[in-house]
Amino acid sequence: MAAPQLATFKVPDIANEPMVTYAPGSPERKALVEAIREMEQQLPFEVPCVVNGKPVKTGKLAKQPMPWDHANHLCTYHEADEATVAAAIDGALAAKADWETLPWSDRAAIFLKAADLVSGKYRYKILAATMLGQGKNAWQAEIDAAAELADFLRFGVKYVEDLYSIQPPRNTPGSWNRTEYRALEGFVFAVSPFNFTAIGGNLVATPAIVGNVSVWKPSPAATYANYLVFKAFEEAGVPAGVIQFIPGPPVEVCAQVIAHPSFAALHFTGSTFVFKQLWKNVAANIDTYKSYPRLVGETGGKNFHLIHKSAEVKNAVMQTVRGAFEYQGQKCSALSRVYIASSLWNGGFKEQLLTEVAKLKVGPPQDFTNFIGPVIGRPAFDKITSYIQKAKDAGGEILIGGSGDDSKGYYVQPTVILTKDPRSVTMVEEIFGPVLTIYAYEDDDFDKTLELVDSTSQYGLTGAIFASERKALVHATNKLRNAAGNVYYNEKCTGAVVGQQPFGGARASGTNDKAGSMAIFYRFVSARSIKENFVSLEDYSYPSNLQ
Ligand SMILES: NC(=O)c1ccc[n+]([C@@H]2O[C@H](COP(=O)([O-])OP(=O)(O)OC[C@H]3O[C@@H](n4cnc5c(N)ncnc54)[C@H](O)[C@@H]3O)[C@@H](O)[C@H]2O)c1
Ligand SMILES: N[C@@H](CCC=O)C(=O)O
Repeated sequence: MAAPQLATFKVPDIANEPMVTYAPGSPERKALVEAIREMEQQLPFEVPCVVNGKPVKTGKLAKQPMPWDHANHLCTYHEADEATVAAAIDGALAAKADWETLPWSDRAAIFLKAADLVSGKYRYKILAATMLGQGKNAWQAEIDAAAELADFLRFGVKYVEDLYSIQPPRNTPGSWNRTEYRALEGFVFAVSPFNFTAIGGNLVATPAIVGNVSVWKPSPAATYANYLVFKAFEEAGVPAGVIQFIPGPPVEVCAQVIAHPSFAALHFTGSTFVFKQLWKNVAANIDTYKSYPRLVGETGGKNFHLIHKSAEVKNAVMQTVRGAFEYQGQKCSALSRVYIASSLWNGGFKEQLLTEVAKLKVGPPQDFTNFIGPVIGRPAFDKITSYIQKAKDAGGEILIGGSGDDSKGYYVQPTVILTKDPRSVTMVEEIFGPVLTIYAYEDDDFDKTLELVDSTSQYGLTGAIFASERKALVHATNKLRNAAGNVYYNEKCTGAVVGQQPFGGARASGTNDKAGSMAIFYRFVSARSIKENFVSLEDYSYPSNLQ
């Protein structure tokens, strides 16, 4: 029998996790350096699958190499085999009834505690794993693995409190209407990307906060950091079986999980290609399922800066450098195409941009002075350098960068390409690396350029408009209504903050369910309307039936 609920509890006030700076001499820098040193001494780690709270060592081993030192690996992990995947699903379904009937305040408390663990006890360890394993520098690791993850959890709890309080506005006399936000019938399948440790945590926490159970397949390239997040969730009190951790061969694991009759939702973040593939798998299995599965996916982008002739040059330059090159351009939101008024391009923007890009220091993440680290792995390195070649072949002018060095780590120099063809390949396709293509338009062609921005790529994730003329901002905003799910004015197109800019794009960029907002929780509940009658019926007939 569920515990009695003897009050309407309110969750504590929520604020964004304060971000520390890691400036030289700061205590946080010292703590992080120490955590990295310890991790380097102890690696490689061994990561099991975790099913029903128990480690499962399948003996089928895979490695997570370190992108800045690819001869060595951060961890060896046990890949889930068919029996492990089946046990994970069965165990999750068995854990469901207790989890969804746990009083809401207890579920909330578990995730508030998880937030404190990831931003406290586990902070530097998870940051160190994100730096060594995914090649982020200290600041990029901080805004992801500490701040965004804690924010997802705390704001998630607050949004669900608000969601649960949304009740039917009317009751006819003698009755009471209620809405209950049931967890989905079945289990949720979370498939997470390499580039944000926080996203892995959020893909399982969001459904769990509203009472779902999930099976989590992390990215092979983020296994260790995501395992630490999983451990923090366990320590916070997420019961065994509620989140099953099953790294494994992506195609096989996904095919098996998606074919299960109790598959109730996919919570995916990654490339557009893979999301579409999984969607097709779901469609092929549609007759198998008990319910129509919810498909929630945030995917690729081809994000833009549109710089109007009235923009302030220095700000646009600095925002462009950050937007394009932070985390080596490996954010879904990363800037990769710039449309700039010729008068600004020739009037200082070009020189300032190239001067700043030339200063960007490239190297391993443990050296805090490096702005740019390695790209995630061999396929990424090959893909990015081949795009640079394609741009050259198409007549693009490499203004700076253009080379790579994969001898020890996978380094690509920050690259700026000038194109005369606004529909050339690097203006169109997602590259996911430190490569920026510029198209300078005639100042008077602003309208034509808006049309180009809108129609050049299949994506609709992020974009920024730089202008000091309000009329230009308003006009561009209207014309580009569907070109980006997150739009910024005079600010780079990356860096959305939970609780401030709910995140997600449409078109080929995803289902736009807005991670970090109340909206996403609707996708993981199936509401039940309850009407209770207080007044007994004396006669079935209506006045209209009377003679
Ligand atoms: N829109 C967003 O919020 C957002 C956020 C982060 C990343 N992304 C996108 O993610 C991509 C980068 O991440 P990634 O390289 O990890 O993406 P990815 O698509 O290669 O991998 C994502 C997940 O899918 C799995 N996977 C890969 N191939 C698969 C297959 N054939 N079948 C089944 N599963 C498969 C991976 O193991 C991983 O867990 C970029 O396209 C980026 O734009 C989007
Ligand atoms: N939400 C992050 C991007 C996440 C995708 O990789 C941003 O806004 O920069």
